[in-house]
Amino acid sequence: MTSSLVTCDLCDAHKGDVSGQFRVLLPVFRDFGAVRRFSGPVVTIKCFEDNSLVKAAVDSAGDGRVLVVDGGGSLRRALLGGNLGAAAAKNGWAGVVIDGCVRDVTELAAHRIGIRALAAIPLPTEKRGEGQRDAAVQLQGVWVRPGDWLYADEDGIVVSAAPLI
Ligand SMILES: O=C([O-])CC(=O)C(=O)O
Repeated sequence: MTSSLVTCDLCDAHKGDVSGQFRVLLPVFRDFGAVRRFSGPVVTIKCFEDNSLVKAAVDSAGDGRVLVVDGGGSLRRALLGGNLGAAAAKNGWAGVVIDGCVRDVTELAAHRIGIRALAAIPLPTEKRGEGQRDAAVQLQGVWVRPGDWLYADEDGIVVSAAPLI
C-alpha cells in the first residue's frame, strides 16, 4: 500500500458498491502490532477459544498474506501472543486480524507486522486441534473469504473480492 492510497480513498471509490464485493469491517479492532498499514490476500481461520490452527498458520510461510481469524468475538481467551506474533512476523505474514483477543501486548507492539484484535486478555487457550481453515468467515457480521484482499490503515480495515491497488 502506498502512502497516498489508503482505506478512505478506497471507500470513496467504492462507497456505492451494492454487490458485496467491497466490505468495511466495523471499527472495533484495536491496533497491537508495530505496523499500522498492511495489506494482502486473505487466509482464514475459524476457531473458538482454541488457537491450534492459528499456531499452525503462523508457523508456515505467510508470503505477504493476511491471516484473518474468526474467533467468534470471544473475550475470554487470547488467540495470539508474543510467540505466535513473532512467528508470524518472521514467516512473512503481512498481518493478523482477529475477531477475538491477544496477549503479551508489549511484545506484540515490537513485532514488525500488523496485528488487529478486539482486546487483550492474559489467559491463553487450550490447544485441542479444533477449528477450520480456508472457510468463509464473518467478523462482527462482515463476510471475509479466503483469497479476498484486505487493506488496513489508521482509519480502518476494508476487504475486497479483488485486489484494489
Ligand atoms: O501460544 C499461545 O497460545 C499464545 C501465546 O502465548 C503466544 O503466542 O506467545
